[in-house]
Amino acid sequence: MSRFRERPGQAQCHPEQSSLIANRYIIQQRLGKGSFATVYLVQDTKTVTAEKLKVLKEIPVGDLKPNETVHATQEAQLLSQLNHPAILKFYTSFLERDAFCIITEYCEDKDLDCKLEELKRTGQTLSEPQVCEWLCQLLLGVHYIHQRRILHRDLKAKNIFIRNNIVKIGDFGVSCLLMGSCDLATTFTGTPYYMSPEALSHRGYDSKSDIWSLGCILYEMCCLTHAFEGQNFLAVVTLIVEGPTPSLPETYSRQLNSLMQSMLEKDSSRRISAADALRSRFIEESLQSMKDKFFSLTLRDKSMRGERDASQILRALQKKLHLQTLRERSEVQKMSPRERMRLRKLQAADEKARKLKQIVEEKYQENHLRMQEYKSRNFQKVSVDVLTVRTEEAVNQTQPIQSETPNRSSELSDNTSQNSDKMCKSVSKDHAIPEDPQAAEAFYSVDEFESCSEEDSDGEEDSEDNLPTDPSCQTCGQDSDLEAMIRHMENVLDGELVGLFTYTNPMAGVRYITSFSNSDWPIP
Ligand SMILES: Nc1ncnc2c1ncn2[C@@H]1O[C@H](COP(=O)(O)OP(=O)(O)OP(=O)(O)O)[C@@H](O)[C@H]1O
Repeated sequence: MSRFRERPGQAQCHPEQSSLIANRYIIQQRLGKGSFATVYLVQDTKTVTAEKLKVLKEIPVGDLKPNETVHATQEAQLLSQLNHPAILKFYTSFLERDAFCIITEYCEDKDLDCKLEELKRTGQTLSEPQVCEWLCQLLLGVHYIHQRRILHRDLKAKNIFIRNNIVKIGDFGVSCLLMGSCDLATTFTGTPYYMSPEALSHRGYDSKSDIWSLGCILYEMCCLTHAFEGQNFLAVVTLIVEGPTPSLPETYSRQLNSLMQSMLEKDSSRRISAADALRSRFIEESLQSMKDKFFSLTLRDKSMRGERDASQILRALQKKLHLQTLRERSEVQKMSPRERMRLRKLQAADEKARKLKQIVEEKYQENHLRMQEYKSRNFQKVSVDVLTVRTEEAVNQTQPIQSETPNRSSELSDNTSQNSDKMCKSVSKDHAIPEDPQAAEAFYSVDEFESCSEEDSDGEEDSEDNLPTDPSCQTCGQDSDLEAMIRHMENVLDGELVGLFTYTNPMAGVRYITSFSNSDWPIP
């Protein structure tokens, strides 16, 4: 029976049972139940990344011995070191309420089995480019684990998850972790549809057995039925071990068909490996077109992100400006009515002085231009002496203009004196300001500086609260998947697969996740 319950209001659960799991996860809803585990969508309350929604797999430990539990935890930690866009991210594992819990990435688009079922129901099929895209991703993922000498052992459509059209291999050896071993008896509790002839005939399981399963998945993506279908378990097993290799319908290319058949080669030593499949001309071409597509997607994404960033910066600036204004206003509000009035008068005087200064500057420029114009008009006509006289005349002629400045100055001084008069009057009025704040506010209620009033700031505070938040930034995780996938494709296209044959264990010193027959692994 399940030990965890969904959040109240989201399902039929008891409020007292909804609590924080491992001090950080809140159950949102139950996603389903498989043969080993109950799966929940959880909210991670402690993550600092945008990935708030995760999946919790709850597996009852039953009568696992304590050392077996430790073993499972260690191996789960090993899985958490895998980092590939085509592999479901395994975050952590822990024991809680007698259950072994695994936290993984959440794939909104569910699993491949669901997807194929839906296509079948609606009478649709997958196009060859789509099949090739997913096949390439799966090959990259399988190659990645095989390079690290990790076997999946349970590749099937139900264990392939889809997120933003990227397929992710999940449920890594979970059953093996929990069972302590992955013997044939364990395997027989599951489905035989994807099992290789060598596994079914007790000849061991190696990396090529994973490739067989992948061949079955490829067939299923194209035909929406199992590659080896039978009335009962035995009929399926017989077909796998002795039956003919299936073919794809003619709607799919000859190259795709022959690749699938080389994956479903009954003799595992003649079966293609992930590295060889990735090196084939057909997959190389698919990788290239997928890389181009992903590249333009990331570019588009980047430009969209650029626009989003720009609007975020703009909003932040507006917010800052608004806060600054509010702060200044609150300073003003802290002032006594008299101080406030003085500030207003000073601001008014400043503004007036600024305007007058501008007028003086304009007049000066005007004068200067006239002077220059006059000089250039007369310079060539007169002798040096006359020029002197003329210049004097000119100076005289310009005097009215020049005298405008003094006039303006006098106007300025008039203005200033008027201003200071006003100021004096204001100051005298100052003396009449009531000391009682309320009375003082009434005294200045028809003031020309009403824009500083509290009502205004209240209004703006509202608008600040209403600043829209940008939910799109929560989807940033997707871009890194595409970028990581491009990197992995580039590695393959740049011929870096050669490393597999001169293989050095990249996880040297780390225990292998499952035992494997060494026939498929080159000895360093
Ligand atoms: N990471 C995930 N993201 C989204 N849905 C998931 C995730 N993991 C599991 N699920 C969903 O939870 C349900 C149960 O999954 P689970 O893997 O336990 O069982 P199964 O694959 O259906 O069966 P089996 O245990 O036989 O493999 C499935 O519907 C699956 O699609």
